Amino acid sequence: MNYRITVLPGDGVGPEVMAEGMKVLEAVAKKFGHTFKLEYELIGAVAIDKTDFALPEETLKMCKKSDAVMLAAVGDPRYDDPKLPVHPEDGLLALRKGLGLFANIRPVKVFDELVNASTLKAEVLKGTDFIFVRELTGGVYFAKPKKEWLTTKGRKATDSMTYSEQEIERIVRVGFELARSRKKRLVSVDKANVLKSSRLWRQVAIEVSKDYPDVALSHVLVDACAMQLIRTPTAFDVIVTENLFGDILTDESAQLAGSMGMLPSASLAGIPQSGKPTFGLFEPIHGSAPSIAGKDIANPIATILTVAMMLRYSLALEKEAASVEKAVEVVLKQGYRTDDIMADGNTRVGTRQMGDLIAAEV
Ligand SMILES: NC(=O)c1ccc[n+]([C@@H]2O[C@H](COP(=O)([O-])OP(=O)(O)OC[C@H]3O[C@@H](n4cnc5c(N)ncnc54)[C@H](O)[C@@H]3O)[C@@H](O)[C@H]2O)c1
Ligand SMILES: CC(C)[C@H](C(=O)O)[C@@H](O)C(=O)O
Ligand SMILES: [Mg+2]
Repeated sequence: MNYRITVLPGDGVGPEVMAEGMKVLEAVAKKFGHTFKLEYELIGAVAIDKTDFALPEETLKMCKKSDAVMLAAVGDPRYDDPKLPVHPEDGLLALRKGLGLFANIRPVKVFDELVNASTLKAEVLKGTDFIFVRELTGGVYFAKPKKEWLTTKGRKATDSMTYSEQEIERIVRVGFELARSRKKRLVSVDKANVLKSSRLWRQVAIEVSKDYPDVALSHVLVDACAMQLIRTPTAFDVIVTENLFGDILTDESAQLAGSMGMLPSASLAGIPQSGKPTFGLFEPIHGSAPSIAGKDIANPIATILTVAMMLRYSLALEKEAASVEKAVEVVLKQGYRTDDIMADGNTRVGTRQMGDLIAAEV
């Protein structure tokens, strides 16, 4: 089959890890007889440099015409100054919003081979395999108003957390559907002991649960969740939460998997259904990691696993997705590691070599 993919390498380590992701996609094309037509576009700091916009119109248009979109990372210290009118991250937020991608699926799987790569104890980590469902187009990220102003007593700024019941319902449903296809346990994370928006979140989650009597719903406060994630990560199956909580808790969870360079994600416009394509943007959860950019040391596995998620969710190519995931596992079993996940007895490889090794196993 022929597929059209928009590729957004972005900034920092983005182009390096994306090159390895595309290498692996090419191996999939060869093995399974597909054609992936790749259209490279700008986003983030590289887009601001060339066009003054973090998300040029051309990029959004191309994404809308594609079967799926791959993005590596945005962000550049040159644009960190809060006084600047535009930041690279604005491009990613505008893309998620512009494509209606409200459901961000972030699987957290600890490979047996990597239980010694984390700062946490191997016996705590072994068997960890859960999925975060992060709401992606609401909450404080898209607050209205979102502004800074001057008062007689000094400066003030606001971004308030607002959620409508419709926004909560659609993301909670994604959580229930995923839980139904797994161990049938859904944890809804909120801060209902303090926040009004969380109280509504909890009420709606309970209302939606009536449609899923086969799934056990429980509620955990976000601070307690942060603690439980590192105490007993194996207790979780599917976790659904709002945008900012999900952002924070998934970086924490990356450390369970050994590194930020290990976690993939899918940002979808609907509930994923087995065998049916759901349009999406596929992005590792990590950022542009500027301090390691250009050194051939970034871990490309998050991006390669993200390619697998794209094959599964947007192209409905399950066999192909599984072969990429298997290839990652095989190479980890052989003991090859990038810097971030090195342990005693492993063989250190660079970004490109890791990509070569995985592509060869597809
Ligand atoms: N989705 C995205 O595009 C995205 C996500 C997070 C942060 N950012 C942006 O990236 C920039 C840097 O942010 P940050 O430092 O907070 O987060 P980061 O994820 O870029 O880096 C956090 C830590 O993880 C390491 N790391 C990240 N990716 C890695 C990889 N593939 N292999 C090995 N190590 C890796 C980094 O070296 C650093 O130590 C900022 O501009 C931020 O806004 C973008
Ligand atoms: C870069 C930033 C806008 C983004 C987010 O906060 O969603 C990132 O941290 C992520 O997790 O994808
Ligand atoms: Mg983040």
